[in-house]
Amino acid sequence: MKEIIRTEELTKVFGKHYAVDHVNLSIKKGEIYGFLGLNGAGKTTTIRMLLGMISPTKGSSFLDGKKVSAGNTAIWNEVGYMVEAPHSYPELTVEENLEIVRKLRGMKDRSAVSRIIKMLKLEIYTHKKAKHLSLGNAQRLGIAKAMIHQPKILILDEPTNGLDPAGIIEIRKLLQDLARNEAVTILISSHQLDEISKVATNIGIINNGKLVKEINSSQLENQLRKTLLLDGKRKTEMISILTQSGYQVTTFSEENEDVLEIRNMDAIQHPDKIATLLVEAGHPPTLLKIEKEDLETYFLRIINNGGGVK
Ligand SMILES: Nc1ncnc2c1ncn2[C@@H]1O[C@H](COP(=O)(O)OP(=O)(O)OP(=O)(O)O)[C@@H](O)[C@H]1O
Repeated sequence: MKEIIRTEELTKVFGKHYAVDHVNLSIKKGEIYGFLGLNGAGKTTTIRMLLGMISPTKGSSFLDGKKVSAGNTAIWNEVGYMVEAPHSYPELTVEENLEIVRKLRGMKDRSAVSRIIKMLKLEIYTHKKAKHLSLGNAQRLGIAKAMIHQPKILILDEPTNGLDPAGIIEIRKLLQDLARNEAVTILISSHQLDEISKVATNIGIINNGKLVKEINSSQLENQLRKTLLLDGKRKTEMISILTQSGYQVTTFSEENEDVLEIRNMDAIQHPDKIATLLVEAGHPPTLLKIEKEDLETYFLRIINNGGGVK
């Protein structure tokens, strides 16, 4: 599949601080790339460089094979973007704001405005001034402005900020439809893995300016750590029986109560073996459950490990 977004050793240093540190991205046609990081991780700075809004200290970016640089305007008809808060003219209506973008983009087709209003479900706000829009609808207007010219590349910085759950689902469907049916390549930044994992085909995690992990979202499930939690009346005896059988047991505090935890794959795949072992030794478990790490815990673990999955 053709590579549409590429960065090579992309780096931005502010003073002595590496906001973006030698980042290599390779995003293929029709992918939805979730660019994930905590506040200050370097997402917006990367996106600004990708869009040629600021120049890199080192490295370069390419959009559809063309190098991004201040003088290279050839690519802009192919790219739609929304970076940080969507700014619109507050005194102008939704329609007027979009009409300005249409003209600035030199688009002749006047129906583009009504088409995008419909697509983003902004019809009832057509004549409403931008300053009177809710945060979520202002965000929709921002996305509409980014997409009015039907770009082949869409770069959105935290596009679901301020949207309610129904709005988030709508935007998710819209992005999926664009990627699947129109082969639009989408880069979308976020700080929420659970949300991004629902829409992205690929995920890159950035921390302290470094790309610490890249994962295909279908592999994500397998990366989540599973543990077997156990409880019983005589924990010390249980630990000794399990340890003698080769299991590594640790104590784990859950809701102020200590429970036992086993991470061995054998125990996770066959919890019945553990139950039998303990019952036969006269210490039946009162709790035996497999717990799967949630996405946010996984995200924080990756960040704290600097990318290596342990
Ligand atoms: N113009 C600037 N001058 C100095 N430091 C900057 C500048 N822009 C960004 N930074 C710093 O670079 C780092 C990365 O910031 P960036 O805005 O890219 O992070 P982010 O991942 O987009 O975070 P957020 O989710 O909060 O928007 C931060 O430490 C930030 O303070």
